[in-house]
Amino acid sequence: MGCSASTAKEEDSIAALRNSEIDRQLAQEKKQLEAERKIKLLLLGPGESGKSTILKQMTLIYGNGFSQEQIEGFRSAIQLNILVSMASLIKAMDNLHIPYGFQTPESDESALQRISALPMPEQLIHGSSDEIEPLARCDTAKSLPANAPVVDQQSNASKASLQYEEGKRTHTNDLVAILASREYAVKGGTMKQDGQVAEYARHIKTLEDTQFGFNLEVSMTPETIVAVKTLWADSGIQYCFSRSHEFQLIDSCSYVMANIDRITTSDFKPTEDDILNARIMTIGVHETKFKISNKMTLAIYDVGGQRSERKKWAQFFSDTQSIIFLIAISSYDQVCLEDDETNRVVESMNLFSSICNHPLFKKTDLVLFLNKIDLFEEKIQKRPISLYFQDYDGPNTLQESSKYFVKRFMDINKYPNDKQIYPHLTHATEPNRQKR
Ligand SMILES: Nc1nc2c(ncn2[C@@H]2O[C@H](COP(=O)(O)OP(=O)(O)OP(=O)(O)O)[C@@H](O)[C@H]2O)c(=O)[nH]1
Ligand SMILES: [Mg+2]
Repeated sequence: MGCSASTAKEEDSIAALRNSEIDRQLAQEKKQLEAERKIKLLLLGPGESGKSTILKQMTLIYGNGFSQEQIEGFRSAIQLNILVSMASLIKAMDNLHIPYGFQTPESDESALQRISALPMPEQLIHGSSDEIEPLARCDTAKSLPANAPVVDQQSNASKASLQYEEGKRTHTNDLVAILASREYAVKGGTMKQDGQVAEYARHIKTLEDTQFGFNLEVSMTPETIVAVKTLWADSGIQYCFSRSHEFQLIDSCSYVMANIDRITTSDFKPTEDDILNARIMTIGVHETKFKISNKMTLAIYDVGGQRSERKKWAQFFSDTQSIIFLIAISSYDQVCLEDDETNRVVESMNLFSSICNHPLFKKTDLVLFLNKIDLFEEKIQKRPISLYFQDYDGPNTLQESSKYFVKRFMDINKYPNDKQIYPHLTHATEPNRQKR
């Protein structure tokens, strides 16, 4: 009995072993099958490069659209974008020293005339403001070339500051900025300036909680909407907006301001354009699946691009078949949100290098989207890329300027024999671009 009982036990355990082996094999086969059927695509790139916008485009074109909950999220986000944009502009008015109602002079002569009619503020006489030097040479400023360095060629200290750092703008004699700053000194900042516009700015400031930001339900009143519209129409705010590359302002600002009446109605339903332009910073990594065929699923991973979010990326690196790396090519004249210092395109190049040359991706081809080409085209007319990247000496055309950046990114690839980079110039907010 004892003997037969032990045999039965042995048989049981052998059968159990066999079963678990079969289970293991089945699980492995299933995993393999799933892996074959699932194409994994990572959307990588720094913050605000347009990763989530590309995903939205794909959802509109290839997916089943957005859920009611998602649409509700976009609705709140785009309304919030109005308040956040205006709050950034108001803050920048004080940081850049621009008074409300500032009238941009028509010429350098008229700027100089207006400057000389103003009292010289104390701090400009005794302080260390950057304005002293160009003002001291006001009479000669007119004859200087547009991008002539402000620094005095004779002084050693000034010579040191001539040292070129890629991505840092070379100084220019900006008489308009000087004039604004002098008029600001006379009129006082947001908290002091007289008039309805400054009062509206103070109203917006009271709505923003320093810790929690804006509460839409409390903030979006008829009075607030009038305040934002009046501020946006102000010539000082418009001048400030023209200098938005000097501070942090979301790219959807002009879109939401242009559509403010529609966006703030009580029964507002976001359109496709609204959804593409709504700015929501991504936190974490989000998977979205698209069924390509009965046998194939495309799983797209949209990551948060801010520096603090990048630590979450590596766990998604294995089994990656494809990567789209995005950069905002229009951000060549802007600094990072994270440190207010590093040029955004320089940051993008460093990040691209760490992905492109990552040991896991040694043989993984990359698609490179040089995004926001619409904004890039506008900007290069006003601020040539050579102001920030001095080795560029080509014409200020879209074709040549973008070619320069394409080459800079292509040159980062350390394994050109093992992998390809496929660059594309993109405009992710362009409606239904890929449907055409
Ligand atoms: N004008 C213009 N705006 C764009 C373009 N692509 C994206 N945007 C806008 O840029 C902002 C940032 O885009 P997102 O898609 O949120 O950027 P992201 O890379 O996902 O940013 P993180 O989530 O912070 O990593 C949004 O307001 C978009 O509407 C473009 O090609 N042109
Ligand atoms: Mg995102």
